[in-house]
Amino acid sequence: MSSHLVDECAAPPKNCFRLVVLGTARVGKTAIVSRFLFNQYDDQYTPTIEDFHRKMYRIRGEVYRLDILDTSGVHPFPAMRRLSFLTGDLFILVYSVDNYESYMEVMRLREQILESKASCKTRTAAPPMIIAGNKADRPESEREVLYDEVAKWVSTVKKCAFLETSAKKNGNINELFQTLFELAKLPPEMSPSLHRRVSIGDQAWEAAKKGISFYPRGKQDDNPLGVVSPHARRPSLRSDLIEAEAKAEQEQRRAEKPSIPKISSALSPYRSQYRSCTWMSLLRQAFQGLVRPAGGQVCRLQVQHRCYNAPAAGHVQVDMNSDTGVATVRLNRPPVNSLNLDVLTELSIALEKLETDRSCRAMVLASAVPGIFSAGLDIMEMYKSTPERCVAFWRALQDAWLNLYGSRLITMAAIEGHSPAGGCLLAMSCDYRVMADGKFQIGLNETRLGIVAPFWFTDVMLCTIGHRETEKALQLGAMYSAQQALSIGLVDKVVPADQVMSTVQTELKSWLQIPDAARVITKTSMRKQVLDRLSSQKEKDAQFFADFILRESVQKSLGAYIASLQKRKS
Ligand SMILES: CC/C=C\CCC/C=C/C(=O)SCCNC(=O)CCNC(=O)[C@H](O)C(C)(C)COP(=O)(O)OP(=O)(O)OC[C@H]1O[C@@H](n2cnc3c(N)ncnc32)[C@H](O)[C@@H]1OP(=O)(O)O
Repeated sequence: MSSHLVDECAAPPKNCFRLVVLGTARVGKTAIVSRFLFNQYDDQYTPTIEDFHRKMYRIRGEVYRLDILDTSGVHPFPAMRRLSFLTGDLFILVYSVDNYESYMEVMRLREQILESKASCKTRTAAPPMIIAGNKADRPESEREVLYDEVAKWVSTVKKCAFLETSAKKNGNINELFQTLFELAKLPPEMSPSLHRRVSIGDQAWEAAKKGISFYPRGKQDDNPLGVVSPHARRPSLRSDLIEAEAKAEQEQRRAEKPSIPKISSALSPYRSQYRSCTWMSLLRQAFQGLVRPAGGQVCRLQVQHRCYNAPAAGHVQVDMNSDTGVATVRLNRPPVNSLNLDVLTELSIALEKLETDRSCRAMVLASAVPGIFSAGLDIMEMYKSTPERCVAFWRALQDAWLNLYGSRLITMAAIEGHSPAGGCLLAMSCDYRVMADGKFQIGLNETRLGIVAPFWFTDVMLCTIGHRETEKALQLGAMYSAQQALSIGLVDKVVPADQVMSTVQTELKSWLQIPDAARVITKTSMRKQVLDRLSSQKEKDAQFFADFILRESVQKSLGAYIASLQKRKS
């Protein structure tokens, strides 16, 4: 029987839910999911990158769908993690009772989920969550997290419950899900003990799939049923869009806010640029091939080796040449490739995917928009925004930059157009820069906008052109022609515009001759200090950005700068 048929038994959008399981590595997230789905426990530890499961239910005549995202406990994939926050309807946050740090991470995760949800103006309510203190079977002498401490904390937070569990001994696993489903107002029968587990060939399930009647003729079987899809894969982008749209419409109706613009136009990034709906385009990115089915019940993340091209609406196009091991990443957000939350998230994901692709050795960062590399950060993300949105935006920038600057790949910037501010940062963060000769300019011009280049922008420039030039460049907000940039070492080569790409390819040949391991160790040791400086204070930096950018005086400067851009145009 073809396994995809399980999906033909479609659940209406209102009955589709995504459960996200989060927590640090080795706390037992996968073990909990495995107990829930298959009542199995595997003593072997295999780190998870991201697993996707689907369980379908037939309960009181209705079909329900539960998608489960079992996330990575380590954080080399921050964009994927943030997307899991945004797309989750309900959450299990897991810590291990013998590891206090893992409990601290649970508290941080809860905050981050709430902040992510708050940054999406269409979804502000706290999602249902349950905290699982796993490995409760461990001897008391190994315990680092006291039950009472967690219970006390959880009693102060909204829509949150807490249980200690043991995936190994099957302790409280059923109760964990039951409590969560109760909190989320989902049918209690979704809990393992309250439905009959069936397989796809089951007669009752087959009947349901055909849509005629769930009950085999002549037999009254009203037991709730649950079936795990053996080859579950993330839904297509299109079906997710449709589903999320339907769900949001429903939420909106429930909230009875008729003054809000029609949700269908507001939600679709294909049809509207409505700002409050960025979460929808983040959702879209979440399904651009992040996870591919790998057979069996578990879908380990696999990386496509040939082409990562995003759909037409994607802001970041990736072409992977498997023969050469060189990927070309093109920014594609006309008119000027300004970097908003969506672009930065897409860029992060693209970089994360390439990073994990063993066949990829080098990456060329370029633009799909003629005459522009990138106009830097989208000024509209910084103007008249909210603190939550500012923090989310800044985190996305931090992640994209950490991925690029810290990449193991050979990275080359093909600068075929203007490259101010954030555009210059991206270019400087590559290992080598080739710029088109002519009218185009590059530089960190922040002071001209009445803003200050953050310390990590400054660090990168210092590493590129040295202290004296950086001091001048930053104070003046200097924009350099290609030739000037070459003379101060801001770019490595200047060629006619139509030769930028071929020059990059030629240069790459010599870089590719160097053994990767030696080159990567060298690169990492050179960049570590700068990377660590931001990594160690990401949250503080994000908060500082939000506070600074929303100051009245800074907003006034930004407003004047936007007006000057418009005036210059007219
Ligand atoms: C504690 C730390 C605090 C703060 C740190 C913040 C760090 C900030 C980093 C940044 O990156 S800030 C962004 C700086 N970028 C700029 O100053 C670039 C401004 N743009 C230009 O100079 C030009 O647009 C150009 C890039 C040279 C391209 O010129 P061109 O003539 O080709 O296009 P035009 O000017 O007509 O622009 C088309 C269109 O795009 C809008 N635009 C341009 N840049 C941006 C931008 N960065 N963000 C948002 N929108 C931008 C421009 O207004 C036009 O819009 P319109 O068609 O609606 O008029």
